[in-house]
Amino acid sequence: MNTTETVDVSGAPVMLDCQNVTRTYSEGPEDLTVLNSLSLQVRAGERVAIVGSSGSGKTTLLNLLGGLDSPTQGRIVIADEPLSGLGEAALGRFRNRYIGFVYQFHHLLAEFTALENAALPLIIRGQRKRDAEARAQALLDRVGMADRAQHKPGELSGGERQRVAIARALVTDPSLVLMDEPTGNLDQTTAATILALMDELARESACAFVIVTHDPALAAHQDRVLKLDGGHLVTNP
Ligand SMILES: Nc1ncnc2c1ncn2[C@@H]1O[C@H](COP(=O)(O)OP(=O)(O)OP(=O)(O)O)[C@@H](O)[C@H]1O
Repeated sequence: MNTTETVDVSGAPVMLDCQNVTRTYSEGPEDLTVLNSLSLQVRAGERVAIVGSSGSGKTTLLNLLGGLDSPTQGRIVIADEPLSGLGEAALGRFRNRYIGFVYQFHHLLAEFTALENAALPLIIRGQRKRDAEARAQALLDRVGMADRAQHKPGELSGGERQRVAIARALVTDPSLVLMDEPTGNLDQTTAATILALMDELARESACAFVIVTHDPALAAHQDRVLKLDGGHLVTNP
C-alpha cells in the first residue's frame, strides 16, 4: 500500500480551483457555517485525500465540487469553467462531460447490466449505444471486469460493483474525479486492487482526483492529505 509513485504535477494545469468557498446552512434554528472561506487547488494528475471527523463537512465539500450544491460565497472553477456561470441544464451537461463521481454505495441501476451502467454517461451524452458500449467494455476490461460485463449489480460482489462504478466514472475521460469512500465496505485485498487501479489511472490520465475518506491507509496513499477542520482545509501532519 505504500508504493505510490509520486508524479511531479507542479507544472500541470490546475483542474480544480476553489477560492474562498463558504457554505452556510440556514435551514435550522441557527445558521451553521460548515465551510469557511476554504481554498483548494488540484492539478491534472494529482490525487488529494480529504479527511476529517464526522460532521466536518466532507460531503458538503464534495457536493459543491460536483456542482450538486452551490456555495454561499466563493468561487469554484473546474477545467477553467466557473460553476456559478452555468444554469441548471448547462451544469448537467458540464458534470457529464468533466466530472466523474464514485460514491460509497455505487448508485448503479439495478435493472441494467454492468456494461450498460458503465456506458450510461456516454448514452446520456447522446453517443451511439454501440460506440458507448465499446468504450465502456474497454474500461471494464481495465478494471478487471471483462467477464462480468453482462451481469446486473445484484449479481456482483461489493468490490465488483465498486469497480463498475469506477469504470462508469472514467468512461467520459473526465477532468475531475470525485470519490466518496471508494474503498469503504471492501475487504483489504479488493481495496488494495482498487488502490492499484487508481494509481495506474492517475498516471495514465491527466485527471485530478479528490478522495474523501476515513481510511488512513487510503489517505496516505494519495499525493496530498488535507484535513477538514473548523471549516478550513489544513495540511495533515
Ligand atoms: N442540508 C443541510 N442542512 C443543514 N445542515 C446540514 C445539511 N447537510 C449537512 N448539514 C450539517 O453540516 C455538517 C457537515 O455535514 P457533512 O455531511 O458535510 O459532514 P461529513 O464530514 O461528510 O460527515 P460524515 O463523515 O459523518 O459523513 C453536519 O453538522 C451536518 O449536520
